[in-house]
Amino acid sequence: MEKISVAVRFRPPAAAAVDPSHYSGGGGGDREWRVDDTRIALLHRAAPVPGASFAFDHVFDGTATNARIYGVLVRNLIRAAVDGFNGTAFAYGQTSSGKTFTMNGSADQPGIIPLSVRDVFDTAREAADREFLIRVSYMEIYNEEINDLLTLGSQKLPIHESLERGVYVAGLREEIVNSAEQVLELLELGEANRHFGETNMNVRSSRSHTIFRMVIESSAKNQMDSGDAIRVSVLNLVDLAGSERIAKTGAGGVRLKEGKHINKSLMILGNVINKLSESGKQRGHIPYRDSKLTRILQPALGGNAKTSIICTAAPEEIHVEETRGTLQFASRAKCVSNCAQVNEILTDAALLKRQNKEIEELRKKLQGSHSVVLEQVILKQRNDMHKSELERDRLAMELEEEKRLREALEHRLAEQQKLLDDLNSTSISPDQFNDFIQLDELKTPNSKERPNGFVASRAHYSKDVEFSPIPENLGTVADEDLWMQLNKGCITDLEMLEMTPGFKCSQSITEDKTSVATREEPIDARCQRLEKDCSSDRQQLEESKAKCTALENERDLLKEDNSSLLEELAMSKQEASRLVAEREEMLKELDMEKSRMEELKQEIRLFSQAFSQRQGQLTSLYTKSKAIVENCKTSSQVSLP
Ligand SMILES: Nc1ncnc2c1ncn2[C@@H]1O[C@H](COP(=O)(O)OP(=O)(O)OP(=O)(O)O)[C@@H](O)[C@H]1O
Repeated sequence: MEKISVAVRFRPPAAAAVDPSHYSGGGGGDREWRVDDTRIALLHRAAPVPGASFAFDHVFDGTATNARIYGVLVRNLIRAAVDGFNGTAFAYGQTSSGKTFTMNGSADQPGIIPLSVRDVFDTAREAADREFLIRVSYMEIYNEEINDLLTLGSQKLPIHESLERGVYVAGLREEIVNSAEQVLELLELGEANRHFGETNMNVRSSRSHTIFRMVIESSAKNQMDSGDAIRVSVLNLVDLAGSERIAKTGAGGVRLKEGKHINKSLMILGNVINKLSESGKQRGHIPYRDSKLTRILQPALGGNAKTSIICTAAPEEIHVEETRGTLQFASRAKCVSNCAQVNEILTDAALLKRQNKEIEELRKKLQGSHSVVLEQVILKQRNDMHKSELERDRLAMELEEEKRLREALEHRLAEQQKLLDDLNSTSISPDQFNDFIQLDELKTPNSKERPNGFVASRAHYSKDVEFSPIPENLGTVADEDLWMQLNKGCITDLEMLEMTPGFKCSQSITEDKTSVATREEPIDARCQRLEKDCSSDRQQLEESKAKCTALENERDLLKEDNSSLLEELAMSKQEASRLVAEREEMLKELDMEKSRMEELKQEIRLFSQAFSQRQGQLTSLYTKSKAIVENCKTSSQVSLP
């Protein structure tokens, strides 16, 4: 969306141009307009009048030239028109405010129209890669009827509307032109046919609205680049008739009728601008169809065009109210937005070519982007899954190992605990325990198992091997019975016994160093050691348990990961198959579209044939009717006396 460009131009105060008696108050009355850069304010005896201050993008005083106005307001419009945008420039203002001077100019100061014509050709020449076809037409709306200014006698042309051409004036001559000079000649011709009339306000007052139109068609020289697209833009350069007060113009008769039509159509233009300047919801119906002017200018007013309006104003005090009206119109117009876009026309072949290209691009995109991306996603997910499976296996192995370790530790701990329990349940003194261990070592293979059946104890027995109380002939066999025989049934302390010298008790007391060490370790120390072992084992067990729990947690997490990955993979697969189905569907649709296009093309061909046949018939009918009319005319003339 882009706002309409609006500028205000004050013409120099009229002195001798018209009868000065009609400017009662002249230029130097109580009220005057002050132009200050982009602001205009009405002053009454040098004091600002409330509600009569305006601001615009561009304000020009009486010293501004047409060339400057063209440069500021119209040049870009012309360049855009050559590039394919519709463009409209028009002058609006009361009678004698300088509209025609602005649009047509004078001999020494060419106006917007001649400057535009030259610029169109210059710009087209600069676009070396394009070929141009330019057509011009020139029409006027006089008393709400359209006349062709390039064809004498071509009057009251109708307005038609079609889907392809939009609103158009049927039967309007369109001249193909090759140079600015050719256009200026045609303009001269049109000017000669235009309705002017003398009023009290203007010796050469425009009595009609004129629309000079250039249709600019262009196509790329290298057709392959643009897909055969043809750009067609319409440039309207409009010189409106000026609003007038009948009392001031002193109009009567024909002038009065003209004035009424002019005022009415300008009022409708004002209504259209008012409506367009309102925000969307309040806007409602736009009365384009209420006048031929607004109907023809519809694209320029809130439609597909770039538009510039030059509001011309008279500085004299006598025109204060009209100037205020013009400035109010300008203020509203600057709120109107248009939506201009390049107009491209595609031939059937170009349309087909472009659609094929689009289909190909779509196909590539579908095949390329979606499936490749999906495949990559699936591959990545598979890799992730594989990695997590490996990790899971590794963790499972670690867990197994840890469990095995824990079992071994538990087993060891249980054994140690048992040993401790055994030790605790034994109610003997540490010394007795030592001796018990020593005697236990002395047991022969024949000795009976008698728990706690302890008969005698003797400390340091093994150290006094030379003085064993057991006779030599008894060999290495010793038991309690024999012991009892020897001691005649007396249980005695072995410390009291007399030792027998020279006796060797060799085999049974052969010891390894370890057992000696063990035997030598006091029971307290051993207990402590065992407890210590036990507690360190317990600690290890706790650690192992904690590790096990951590590993189990990790395994659970991995399991979760794995299942979510599996879910994702399933979803991706689903998505992939959905996309594939969608793609198939689209390809089918595209094929159908193609065949529909072929059918349409065929229909167009048939229609064109029928149309040209019908046209031929109509032309011959017309020629025949014309001949009949001519014959009738001649015969009636002949029969007249
Ligand atoms: N900027 C200007 N510089 C010099 N003369 C100007 C300027 N503007 C207008 N004039 C002169 O003022 C007179 C009236 O101007 P013009 O005919 O252009 O008014 P208009 O708005 O087209 O009037 P109408 O609506 O009656 O056709 C002309 O003689 C014109 O030469």
